[in-house]
Amino acid sequence: MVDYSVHGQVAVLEVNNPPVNAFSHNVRVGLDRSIDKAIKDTNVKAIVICGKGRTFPAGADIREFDQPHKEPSLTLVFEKLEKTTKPVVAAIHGTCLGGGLECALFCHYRIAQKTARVGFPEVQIGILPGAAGTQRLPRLTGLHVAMDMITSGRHIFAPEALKYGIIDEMFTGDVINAGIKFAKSVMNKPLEDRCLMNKTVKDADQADQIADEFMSLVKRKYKGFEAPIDCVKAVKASATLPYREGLKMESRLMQKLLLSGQSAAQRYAFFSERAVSRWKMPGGNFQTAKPLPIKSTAVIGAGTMGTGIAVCLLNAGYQVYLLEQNQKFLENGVKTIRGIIEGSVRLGKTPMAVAQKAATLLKPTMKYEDLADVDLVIEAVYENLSLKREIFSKLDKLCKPTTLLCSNTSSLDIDRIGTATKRGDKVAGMHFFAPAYYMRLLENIYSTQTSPTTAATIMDVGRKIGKVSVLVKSCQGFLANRMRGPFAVEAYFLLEEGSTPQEVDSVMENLGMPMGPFKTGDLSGLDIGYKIQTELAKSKGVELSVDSKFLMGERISTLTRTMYDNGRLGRKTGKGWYRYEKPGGKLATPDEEEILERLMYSCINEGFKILEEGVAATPEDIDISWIYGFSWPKYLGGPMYYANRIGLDKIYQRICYYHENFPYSSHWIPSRLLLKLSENKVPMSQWCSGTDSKL
Ligand SMILES: CC/C=C\CC(=O)SCCNC(=O)CCNC(=O)[C@H](O)C(C)(C)COP(=O)(O)OP(=O)(O)OC[C@H]1O[C@@H](n2cnc3c(N)ncnc32)[C@H](O)[C@@H]1OP(=O)(O)O
Repeated sequence: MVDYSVHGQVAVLEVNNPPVNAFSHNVRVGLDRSIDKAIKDTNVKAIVICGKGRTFPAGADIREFDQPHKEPSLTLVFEKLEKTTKPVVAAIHGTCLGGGLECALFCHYRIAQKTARVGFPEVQIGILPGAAGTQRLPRLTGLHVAMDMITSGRHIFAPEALKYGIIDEMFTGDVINAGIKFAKSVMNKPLEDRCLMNKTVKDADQADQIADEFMSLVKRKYKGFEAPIDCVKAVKASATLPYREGLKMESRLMQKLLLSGQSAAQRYAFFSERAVSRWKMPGGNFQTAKPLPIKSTAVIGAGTMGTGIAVCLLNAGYQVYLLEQNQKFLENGVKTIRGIIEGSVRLGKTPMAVAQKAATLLKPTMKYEDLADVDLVIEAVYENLSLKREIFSKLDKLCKPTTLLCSNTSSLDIDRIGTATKRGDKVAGMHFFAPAYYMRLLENIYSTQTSPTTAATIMDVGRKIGKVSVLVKSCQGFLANRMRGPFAVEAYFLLEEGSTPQEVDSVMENLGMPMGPFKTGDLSGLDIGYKIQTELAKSKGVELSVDSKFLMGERISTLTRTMYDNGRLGRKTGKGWYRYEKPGGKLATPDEEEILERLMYSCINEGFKILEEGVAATPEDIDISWIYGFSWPKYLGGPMYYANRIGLDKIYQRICYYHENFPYSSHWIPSRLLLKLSENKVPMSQWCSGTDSKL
């Protein structure tokens, strides 16, 4: 588990526990013995610790967290390193994470290959760096950097680690040779100053301020998660408590987190994320089927999904033909793609070099013929089976025989798309989630015809574009939307039964989802739900109307149809279940303006008709009736007075707008009196009581 060798006066302790050299119990025992051996050996003057194979130890063995603890603990082993009078060098390559980085922080020196990454990802499995990481990192980097690294769990590359002082030097070439060379250069230097436990935290005087800043950040960014909060507390303790007291605090918080249900759930998610890559389907699996090489790709449709998918492919270095039928749509699509990539560069998420390369890889086109030689096509037009079949049939005829043809459908039967071609084995679904450039999930779907090679290829593409890919069999809604179906439908039923979108969303958001079903619907576009429902009904030979309450004996809600008919498609139109600051905006607010207008302007219109017909003689009659009959607030003077304050012009225009949109509600037929008053800009003084109306 730890290979021990001596090179001249340097002992090399090479952790050998593939695949990631995790500190399992056997490794801890092996390392403990090897350290003792090196300390006892009088010929040994320096020690190098490194990892065999692909990486420096990537942390504690997460699988052991569910088992009873077995001594020695990591801290116990690591403390021997710091105490020895022989310099200890951590020679890092690959990923030096969690317990691995803690091990390095107990060493007197750290050197790393330029491509190596270091980090404390514990927060992502619901714990904290519990082998002194929260106390030692701040002593090297200061609180700010340590808080950032520990609460985010992000990995940093060696050059950044060098900047923060986490490593002392970068090296190229062989790890053991570099370690030995460095160890020889520090062999006789004093070690007192190299022991982190002797150091103080440089920005300790700002501990309160930095901790407050991170506490509010993590509460906002990782709402509902316990570990980031405890990470902030533990790191702060490095500055406010003596080293040993800080360790006790770290240990208490670690125990609490380990016992929490959150950590167990997050560890389950960690292994599940890896388990889904071990896919299987009739006729093959991840071991038997080999992916085809993919270089050139095409995306059909430059809408929200198509552009998002194109961004994923471009960022991963694939050539992308973006096809649209219409020049304006194509130009808009290219603009959107550039905007997304530029935004990501500004946020530091995409390196400039990647963005520059992406620009050269994008090939906008309106000609299907340009797709003849691509290796993979992803069609992302709207959800319409006939349209998709038409496109696939066309692609089948003009693409080279090896091209894989995939549909970014969220619900349509892949078999029925595949039968539009003569290459059903090369047809599959690749269902991206909106926004495609951001959401991690890729649902890959095989039909009865899809070959394991095609499945292997799209799973491989998914991995290369940074998605977590699952492979599922084609069925109505596949996995995600099939399960999401009852969730969404029940949300609509709740609305029909009296809940508001905000109420439903906040229940789910309080549970921990970043967005409730209605905000998510607005984000995806409400036309999608409507089209899926219509297509589904059609496939069953049923034509739905707004009045439909049942489909094949099942209760349904046609609320999305109502939203669609009213142009409330979600964020993209600036209004859906919520209102947004602009089309494409993100700030969801209940559409108070429309609520107010529809309730008040409709009855103000009725008020003018009442005046017009002489039912009431004056606007005061109406206003007083409201004040004393309906408790209308006196400070607003009554609805007719209120209308005058807003301006009869505006009221009239909005009433016309609603009349156009709701032609079947006669209360929106504009009052003739209102039209005359607004056209002639008659002040209220001339149409209220005691005046002789000239109209
Ligand atoms: C007192 C407590 C002190 C310290 C606490 C800790 O150290 S907690 C652990 C901190 N470390 C991590 O969280 C690292 C987790 N691992 C990763 O992020 C990645 O695995 C890594 C190292 C970046 C490598 O990624 P890569 O994509 O190359 O491989 P993959 O993720 O598929 O992993 C390969 C298999 O190794 C298993 N594995 C990875 N890390 C651990 C681990 N720390 N413990 C146990 N097993 C680990 C992983 O599950 C894969 O196996 P599989 O059978 O496919 O599930």
